[in-house]
Amino acid sequence: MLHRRLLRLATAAAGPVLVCAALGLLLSAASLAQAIALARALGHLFAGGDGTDAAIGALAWAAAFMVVRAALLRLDAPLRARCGAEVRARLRDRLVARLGELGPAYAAGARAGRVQNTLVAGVEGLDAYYTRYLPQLLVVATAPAAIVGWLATVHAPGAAVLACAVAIAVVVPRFWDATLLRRGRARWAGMSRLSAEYLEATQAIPTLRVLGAGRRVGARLAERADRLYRDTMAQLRVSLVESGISALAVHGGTAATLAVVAGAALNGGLTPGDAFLFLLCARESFRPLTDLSAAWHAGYLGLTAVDEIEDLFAAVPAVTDRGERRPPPCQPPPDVRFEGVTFTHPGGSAHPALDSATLRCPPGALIGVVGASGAGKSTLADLLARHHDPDAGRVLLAGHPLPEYRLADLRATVTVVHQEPHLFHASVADNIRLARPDATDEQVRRAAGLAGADAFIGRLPSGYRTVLGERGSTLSGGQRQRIALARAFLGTAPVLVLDEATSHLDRETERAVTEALTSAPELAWRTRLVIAHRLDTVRHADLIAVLDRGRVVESGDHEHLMRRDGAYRALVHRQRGPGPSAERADPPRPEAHR
Ligand SMILES: Nc1ncnc2c1ncn2[C@@H]1O[C@H](COP(=O)(O)OP(=O)(O)OP(=O)(O)O)[C@@H](O)[C@H]1O
Repeated sequence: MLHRRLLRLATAAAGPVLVCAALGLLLSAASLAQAIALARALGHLFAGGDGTDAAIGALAWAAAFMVVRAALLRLDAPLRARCGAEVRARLRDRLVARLGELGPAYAAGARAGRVQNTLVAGVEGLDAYYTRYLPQLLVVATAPAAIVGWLATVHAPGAAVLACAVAIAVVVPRFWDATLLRRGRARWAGMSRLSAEYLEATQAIPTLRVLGAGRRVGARLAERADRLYRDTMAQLRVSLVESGISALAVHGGTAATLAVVAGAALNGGLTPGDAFLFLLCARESFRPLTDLSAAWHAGYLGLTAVDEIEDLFAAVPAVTDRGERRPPPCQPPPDVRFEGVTFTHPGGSAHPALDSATLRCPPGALIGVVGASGAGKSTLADLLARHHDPDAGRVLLAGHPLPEYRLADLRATVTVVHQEPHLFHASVADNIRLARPDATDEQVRRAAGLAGADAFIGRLPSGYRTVLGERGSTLSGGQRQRIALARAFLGTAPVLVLDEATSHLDRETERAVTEALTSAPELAWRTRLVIAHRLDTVRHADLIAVLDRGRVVESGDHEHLMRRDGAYRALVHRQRGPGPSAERADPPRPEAHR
């Protein structure tokens, strides 16, 4: 139960642990004082004669300690609850900060349900470990030894028997710990797996329905839930054996101590008062152990969750944050360069996602990136946001390699809008204000207007105050993309990357967004990298780069590339069909984009 990682984490909760331990010790001291006063009262009553007054005095003391103990007990639950809340908040802060450090590279490999289970149930379990088990362990380490030591000054043989009984009650149940822990870990792993699968199935209900796979997935979940039930029962059986042995040691130890003490009292080696002292204090020396046993069961969930928490802390972030360079100035906006960049996603295919890719985005230019699916376009965006570092080559911002900047500064400089943006269960306005919480209503409207979102937001039940469903589930794909674009347009990052960010928009809206990108004063000054499948989206870019299997195979503006019989022209023909009619169908070129 004294896990290295849990003890290291205890530094985050040292205050609450010590407060709970101090309360536990005070409770033990009050119980012991009450027991001693009661034993003295019984001793005086047993002695009879003029001991009655002394017995009344001792009873008064016992009553006083009882009141103190009751007051401490009254304090116990709220204090532990408050300490527990503090422990949970501190641990979750640390875990969430850790998840932030690990970034999207970790999230891509982890199952959301498992992480959620660790953050919710795991932390709940650790709360009991820190506010009940560890403090009680400190009480067990001090109180029984102190009581037995003191009793040894009264009657050494009786104290020796009591010491043996306490040792047995502490040590013997520990033989079951390993088994219990093994079963607990199996149960926790099952619970995490089940959480992950339930979360996935809940999110996939529409897909499961249309594919008629609901029953099959439901049966698999039921089978997993049944296995979890069986694991829980197996664990409970071992746990009951362990509790039984603890109880046996406590009661057997008390009986053995009393037998020795009663024998001594009958032989005249011990006064009745001292015999009562043993009777009541033996109980008090075992009380911390029985409390520890109860705390063990409460805190043990945390112990079984510790593996996943440990995994989280042991995971190595995909990138380090050691840069110290000042962020690049916004005006003029920084240029971006990819120099011979090679990168293979961890666990991805053997072929690198980017293979000696070289590309320059001059300050304030609009660069289009096109290529077939899987060509490596999004990987460019990932590397520019520094979710990963290249295996070879460099990505430079304003002439300096990205690792020279602090991650926070880099992320304030480069904004990426993804194809499937994440919207929060919050109002439309709050979603748009994510990167710039102090933006005025007017600025929010303007950004939404540039993203082609103002009109549809106006038709929502409460306009900009409409609260969205989780992950924007109450909006269409195109509406979600428009809100994400508005969010990025409202921000002030001088480098803007749109990674298929307009793919769900109808052509007309997409054209309006493209035009805003080239002509709106809020956007046209920035260095813009637009990744697109639809070639119309990037047709007016200052430079278009064509990616093919991780390599930049061609670059130039639209006219230049169309004059060559290369990859770009092949893409154009594949997308629209050959012939001059396709060319005529293109929109007039906006004047301001240059
Ligand atoms: N997280 C990942 N783990 C492993 N491999 C990945 C990961 N992300 C991308 N890849 C691989 O890297 C290669 C390039 O992917 P990338 O997403 O950059 O292509 P893309 O050009 O953006 O494709 P699309 O147009 O379909 O979005 C692909 O072979 C893909 O399988």
